[in-house]
Amino acid sequence: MSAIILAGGLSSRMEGANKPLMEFGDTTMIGRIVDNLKSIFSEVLIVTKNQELYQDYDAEIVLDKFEHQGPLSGIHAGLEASRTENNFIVSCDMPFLNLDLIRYMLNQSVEDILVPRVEGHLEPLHAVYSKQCLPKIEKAVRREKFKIIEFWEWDDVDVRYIEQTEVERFDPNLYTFFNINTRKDYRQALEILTKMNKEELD
Ligand SMILES: Nc1nc2c(ncn2[C@@H]2O[C@H](COP(=O)(O)OP(=O)(O)OP(=O)(O)O)[C@@H](O)[C@H]2O)c(=O)[nH]1
Repeated sequence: MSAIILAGGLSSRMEGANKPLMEFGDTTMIGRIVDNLKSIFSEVLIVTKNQELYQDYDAEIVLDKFEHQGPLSGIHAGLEASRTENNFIVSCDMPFLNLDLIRYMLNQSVEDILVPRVEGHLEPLHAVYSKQCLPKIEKAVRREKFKIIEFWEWDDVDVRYIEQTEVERFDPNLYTFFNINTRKDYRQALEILTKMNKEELD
Protein backbone atom coordinates (compact mmCIF):
# COMPACT_ATOMS: atom_id res chain seq x y z
CA MET A 1 0.00 0.00 0.00
CA SER A 2 1.12 3.59 -0.61
CA ALA A 3 0.86 6.62 1.64
CA ILE A 4 -0.24 9.95 0.17
CA ILE A 5 0.32 13.23 2.02
CA LEU A 6 -1.80 16.20 0.94
CA ALA A 7 0.26 19.37 1.04
CA GLY A 8 -1.26 21.65 -1.59
CA GLY A 9 -3.36 23.82 0.71
CA LEU A 10 -3.05 27.56 1.18
CA SER A 11 -2.44 27.59 4.98
CA SER A 12 -4.38 30.86 5.01
CA ARG A 13 -5.22 30.53 8.71
CA MET A 14 -1.51 30.33 9.56
CA GLU A 15 -0.89 34.01 8.85
CA GLY A 16 1.91 33.84 6.33
CA ALA A 17 3.53 30.48 7.07
CA ASN A 18 3.19 27.32 4.97
CA LYS A 19 2.16 24.94 7.75
CA PRO A 20 3.78 21.69 6.52
CA LEU A 21 7.17 23.43 6.57
CA MET A 22 6.83 24.83 10.09
CA GLU A 23 9.41 23.60 12.56
CA PHE A 24 8.34 20.58 14.55
CA GLY A 25 10.80 19.00 16.99
CA ASP A 26 14.01 18.28 15.14
CA THR A 27 12.32 18.48 11.73
CA THR A 28 9.24 20.09 10.16
CA MET A 29 5.62 19.06 10.42
CA ILE A 30 5.75 17.26 7.06
CA GLY A 31 9.23 15.91 7.84
CA ARG A 32 7.85 14.12 10.89
CA ILE A 33 4.93 12.73 8.86
CA VAL A 34 7.21 11.49 6.04
CA ASP A 35 9.62 9.84 8.52
CA ASN A 36 6.77 8.08 10.29
CA LEU A 37 5.12 6.86 7.13
CA LYS A 38 8.42 5.73 5.63
CA SER A 39 8.76 3.25 8.46
CA ILE A 40 5.69 1.32 7.25
CA PHE A 41 5.13 2.25 3.60
CA SER A 42 7.58 1.68 0.77
CA GLU A 43 5.93 4.34 -1.36
CA VAL A 44 5.21 7.80 0.10
CA LEU A 45 3.83 10.54 -2.15
CA ILE A 46 3.46 14.25 -1.40
CA VAL A 47 0.74 15.96 -3.45
CA THR A 48 1.38 19.66 -3.83
CA LYS A 49 1.33 22.57 -6.23
CA ASN A 50 5.00 23.41 -5.80
CA GLN A 51 7.53 20.68 -6.50
CA GLU A 52 10.52 22.62 -5.16
CA LEU A 53 9.22 23.05 -1.64
CA TYR A 54 9.39 19.36 -0.79
CA GLN A 55 12.28 18.01 -2.82
CA ASP A 56 14.48 17.45 0.24
CA TYR A 57 12.08 14.91 1.72
CA ASP A 58 12.29 11.18 1.12
CA ALA A 59 9.07 11.08 -0.89
CA GLU A 60 7.87 11.24 -4.46
CA ILE A 61 6.32 14.57 -5.47
CA VAL A 62 3.04 14.62 -7.36
CA LEU A 63 1.45 17.78 -8.69
CA ASP A 64 -2.25 18.63 -8.49
CA LYS A 65 -4.10 18.27 -11.76
CA PHE A 66 -7.00 20.52 -10.73
CA GLU A 67 -6.09 23.95 -9.36
CA HIS A 68 -7.24 25.36 -6.02
CA GLN A 69 -9.99 22.89 -5.46
CA GLY A 70 -9.18 21.71 -2.01
CA PRO A 71 -8.16 18.34 -0.58
CA LEU A 72 -10.34 16.37 -3.01
CA SER A 73 -8.15 17.43 -5.94
CA GLY A 74 -5.08 16.34 -3.94
CA ILE A 75 -6.70 12.96 -3.29
CA HIS A 76 -7.43 12.70 -7.00
CA ALA A 77 -3.84 13.43 -8.09
CA GLY A 78 -2.41 11.13 -5.40
CA LEU A 79 -4.62 8.18 -6.34
CA GLU A 80 -3.89 8.68 -10.01
CA ALA A 81 -0.12 8.64 -9.43
CA SER A 82 0.00 5.81 -6.91
CA ARG A 83 0.94 2.32 -8.02
CA THR A 84 -1.13 0.45 -5.45
CA GLU A 85 -4.82 -0.40 -5.22
CA ASN A 86 -5.28 0.82 -1.63
CA ASN A 87 -3.79 4.05 -0.36
CA PHE A 88 -3.50 5.65 3.05
CA ILE A 89 -4.23 9.36 2.61
CA VAL A 90 -3.36 11.93 5.24
CA SER A 91 -3.32 15.66 5.66
CA CYS A 92 0.04 17.44 6.12
CA ASP A 93 -1.14 19.10 9.33
CA MET A 94 -1.72 16.01 11.50
CA PRO A 95 1.73 15.38 12.96
CA PHE A 96 0.77 12.89 15.69
CA LEU A 97 0.29 9.81 13.54
CA ASN A 98 -0.05 6.57 15.44
CA LEU A 99 1.63 3.80 13.48
CA ASP A 100 -0.22 1.00 15.31
CA LEU A 101 -3.54 2.57 14.39
CA ILE A 102 -2.44 2.94 10.76
CA ARG A 103 -1.28 -0.70 10.66
CA TYR A 104 -4.64 -1.73 12.09
CA MET A 105 -6.43 0.26 9.37
CA LEU A 106 -4.29 -1.34 6.69
CA ASN A 107 -5.35 -4.78 7.89
CA GLN A 108 -9.07 -4.11 7.45
CA SER A 109 -10.89 -4.94 4.25
CA VAL A 110 -11.65 -1.92 2.09
CA GLU A 111 -14.02 -1.66 -0.83
CA ASP A 112 -13.85 2.09 -1.68
CA ILE A 113 -13.05 3.98 1.55
CA LEU A 114 -12.19 3.14 5.15
CA VAL A 115 -12.56 6.13 7.45
CA PRO A 116 -12.39 6.73 11.21
CA ARG A 117 -15.53 8.06 12.89
CA VAL A 118 -14.50 9.95 16.02
CA GLU A 119 -16.56 12.14 18.32
CA GLY A 120 -19.36 12.11 15.77
CA HIS A 121 -17.12 13.31 12.91
CA LEU A 122 -15.61 11.49 9.98
CA GLU A 123 -11.88 11.88 9.42
CA PRO A 124 -11.56 11.69 5.63
CA LEU A 125 -8.02 13.10 5.72
CA HIS A 126 -6.75 10.09 7.68
CA ALA A 127 -8.35 7.32 5.68
CA VAL A 128 -7.75 4.50 3.23
CA TYR A 129 -8.98 5.04 -0.34
CA SER A 130 -9.09 2.48 -3.10
CA LYS A 131 -8.08 3.47 -6.62
CA GLN A 132 -11.61 2.38 -7.54
CA CYS A 133 -12.77 5.78 -6.22
CA LEU A 134 -10.81 7.68 -8.84
CA PRO A 135 -13.56 7.99 -11.52
CA LYS A 136 -16.08 9.01 -8.85
CA ILE A 137 -13.73 11.64 -7.45
CA GLU A 138 -12.93 12.94 -10.92
CA LYS A 139 -16.64 13.28 -11.64
CA ALA A 140 -17.15 15.16 -8.37
CA VAL A 141 -14.26 17.56 -9.01
CA ARG A 142 -15.41 18.24 -12.56
CA ARG A 143 -18.87 19.04 -11.24
CA GLU A 144 -17.25 21.35 -8.69
CA LYS A 145 -18.49 19.27 -5.77
CA PHE A 146 -15.46 19.73 -3.61
CA LYS A 147 -16.68 18.48 -0.25
CA ILE A 148 -15.04 15.13 0.31
CA ILE A 149 -17.98 13.62 2.09
CA GLU A 150 -20.42 14.89 -0.52
CA PHE A 151 -19.15 12.62 -3.27
CA TRP A 152 -19.55 9.59 -1.01
CA GLU A 153 -23.18 10.40 -0.52
CA TRP A 154 -24.40 10.73 -4.04
CA ASP A 155 -22.19 8.37 -5.94
CA ASP A 156 -22.69 4.91 -4.54
CA VAL A 157 -19.39 4.76 -2.68
CA ASP A 158 -18.82 1.84 -0.30
CA VAL A 159 -17.66 3.47 2.93
CA ARG A 160 -16.56 1.40 5.93
CA TYR A 161 -15.82 2.87 9.31
CA ILE A 162 -13.23 2.58 12.06
CA GLU A 163 -15.08 3.41 15.26
CA GLN A 164 -13.75 5.54 18.11
CA THR A 165 -13.43 2.53 20.44
CA GLU A 166 -11.10 0.93 17.88
CA VAL A 167 -9.04 4.12 17.61
CA GLU A 168 -8.81 4.47 21.39
CA ARG A 169 -7.21 1.04 21.70
CA PHE A 170 -4.13 2.58 20.09
CA ASP A 171 -4.49 6.29 20.79
CA PRO A 172 -6.57 6.92 23.93
CA ASN A 173 -5.98 10.69 23.76
CA LEU A 174 -7.01 10.85 20.09
CA TYR A 175 -3.89 12.90 19.32
CA THR A 176 -3.91 11.40 15.81
CA PHE A 177 -6.72 13.74 14.79
CA PHE A 178 -5.23 16.90 16.27
CA ASN A 179 -4.77 19.02 13.19
CA ILE A 180 -3.01 22.31 13.03
CA ASN A 181 -4.67 25.24 11.30
CA THR A 182 -3.84 28.32 13.38
CA ARG A 183 -0.94 29.70 15.44
CA LYS A 184 -2.85 28.69 18.55
CA ASP A 185 -3.15 25.07 17.32
CA TYR A 186 0.56 25.13 16.54
CA ARG A 187 1.50 26.26 20.05
CA GLN A 188 -0.75 23.59 21.52
CA ALA A 189 0.80 20.93 19.26
CA LEU A 190 4.30 21.90 20.41
CA GLU A 191 3.13 21.43 24.01
CA ILE A 192 1.78 17.97 23.16
CA LEU A 193 5.05 17.13 21.44
CA THR A 194 7.07 18.16 24.50
CA LYS A 195 4.79 16.06 26.71
CA MET A 196 5.10 13.03 24.41
CA ASN A 197 8.88 13.33 24.26
CA LYS A 198 9.03 13.57 28.06
CA GLU A 199 6.78 10.50 28.48
CA GLU A 200 9.04 8.58 26.11
CA LEU A 201 12.08 9.45 28.23
CA ASP A 202 10.41 8.56 31.58
N1 LIG B 1 -2.81 18.65 -2.92
C1 LIG B 1 -3.69 19.49 -2.38
N2 LIG B 1 -3.85 19.49 -1.05
C2 LIG B 1 -4.73 20.37 -0.53
C3 LIG B 1 -5.45 21.29 -1.32
N3 LIG B 1 -6.22 22.04 -0.49
C4 LIG B 1 -6.00 21.59 0.75
N4 LIG B 1 -5.08 20.59 0.74
C5 LIG B 1 -4.55 19.84 1.87
O1 LIG B 1 -5.64 19.29 2.58
C6 LIG B 1 -5.39 19.33 3.97
C7 LIG B 1 -6.48 20.09 4.69
O2 LIG B 1 -6.48 21.40 4.20
P1 LIG B 1 -7.11 22.59 5.03
O3 LIG B 1 -6.48 22.70 6.37
O4 LIG B 1 -8.58 22.43 4.99
O5 LIG B 1 -6.76 23.79 4.12
P2 LIG B 1 -5.40 24.59 3.96
O6 LIG B 1 -5.51 25.25 2.64
O7 LIG B 1 -4.21 23.73 4.21
O8 LIG B 1 -5.46 25.68 5.12
P3 LIG B 1 -6.43 26.99 5.19
O9 LIG B 1 -6.09 27.85 4.01
O10 LIG B 1 -6.08 27.61 6.48
O11 LIG B 1 -7.85 26.46 5.12
C8 LIG B 1 -4.01 19.94 4.14
O12 LIG B 1 -3.10 18.87 4.21
C9 LIG B 1 -3.82 20.73 2.85
O13 LIG B 1 -2.47 20.89 2.48
C10 LIG B 1 -5.25 21.28 -2.72
O14 LIG B 1 -5.82 22.05 -3.51
N5 LIG B 1 -4.36 20.36 -3.18
